[in-house]
Amino acid sequence: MKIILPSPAKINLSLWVNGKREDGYHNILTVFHTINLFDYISIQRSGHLELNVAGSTSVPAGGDNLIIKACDVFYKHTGIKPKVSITLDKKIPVGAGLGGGSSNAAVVLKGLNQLYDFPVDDEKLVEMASEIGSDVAFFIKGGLAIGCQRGEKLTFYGSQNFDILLVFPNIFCSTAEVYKNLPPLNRNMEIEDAERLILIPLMKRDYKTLRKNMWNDLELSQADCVRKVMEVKKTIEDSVETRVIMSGSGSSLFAVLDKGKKEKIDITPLQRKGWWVKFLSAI
Ligand SMILES: C[C@](O)(CO)[C@H](O)COP(=O)(O)OP(=O)(O)OC[C@H]1O[C@@H](n2ccc(N)nc2=O)[C@H](O)[C@@H]1O
Ligand SMILES: Nc1ncnc2c1ncn2[C@@H]1O[C@H](COP(=O)(O)OP(=O)(O)OP(=O)(O)O)[C@@H](O)[C@H]1O
Repeated sequence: MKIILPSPAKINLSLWVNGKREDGYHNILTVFHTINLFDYISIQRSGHLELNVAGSTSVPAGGDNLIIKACDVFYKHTGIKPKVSITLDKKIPVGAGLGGGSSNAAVVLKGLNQLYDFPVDDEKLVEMASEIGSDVAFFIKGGLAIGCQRGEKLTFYGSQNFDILLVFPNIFCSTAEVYKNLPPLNRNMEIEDAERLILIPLMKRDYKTLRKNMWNDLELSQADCVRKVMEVKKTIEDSVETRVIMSGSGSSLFAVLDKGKKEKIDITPLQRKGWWVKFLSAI
């Protein structure tokens, strides 16, 4: 039996850093939303575990791939050694702040659970996902969610539908590097603040207020890649005359668009720079 699963990307509508933790991670408050940009993952029973990657040369196919890490975590918690052949068709830009690898890991956990007749429930899947990375737990359910602690403690709010302009400027951002080069930050942002600033304007479709309130503390990082992204951000804002912010640890940048706005935006000046430019939607 072969299953083919879509693996969506995400954007961070906001991200505040509340402070550094003893374990070297940062306590953050972030608002996630999945978008209609997908990798495709096929999984079928086989004599042994193998992974083939198509569509990208910058994604490892061995033990460093988050898909293999997901298989290891599945075995650790269920005692079932996955004997599957997995093919990853990579479409999501890598190192782009879009959670591609995290999404793949979550989707493979769900796919293995389905192939092996559901040995664990969703709650256990979220726990297993949190062991793989800070963004992975979000992708077990997706849609609109607020994440706190490392980003793995989640509150889900269904999903909203809005248009975005997404630009990937072909800059690789290492998440660890971006966090390592942050200035000291000690905010006290709570879930209620994210609901007031982001979720309520979003649900009311008050995108003007939403754009005003959106924020990403990782734009303050002095990592080289972020300084380059900030130059790109200025170029995009001048070109499309609307607020743009970096997604996650970058390098992607996006704008939330009013309905009907995308028909009025000429993206050719941005495409001429060799950047990956797409009109997409939240899902
Ligand atoms: C930037 C975001 O993508 C926003 O959604 C996440 O915070 C990062 O999630 P992720 O890519 O799954 O990150 P992980 O693979 O868990 O961690 C990579 C590295 O980023 C840093 N890291 C990550 C998450 C976090 N809350 N604090 C951190 O300091 C740590 O140095 C960690 O070793
Ligand atoms: N299945 C995978 N897909 C993409 N990247 C992977 C995968 N497995 C491991 N990686 C590695 O993870 C790193 C970046 O992954 P990813 O594309 O998720 O970054 P990102 O979009 O910035 O994610 P995030 O928003 O969580 O920081 C790269 O170094 C990449 O080689």
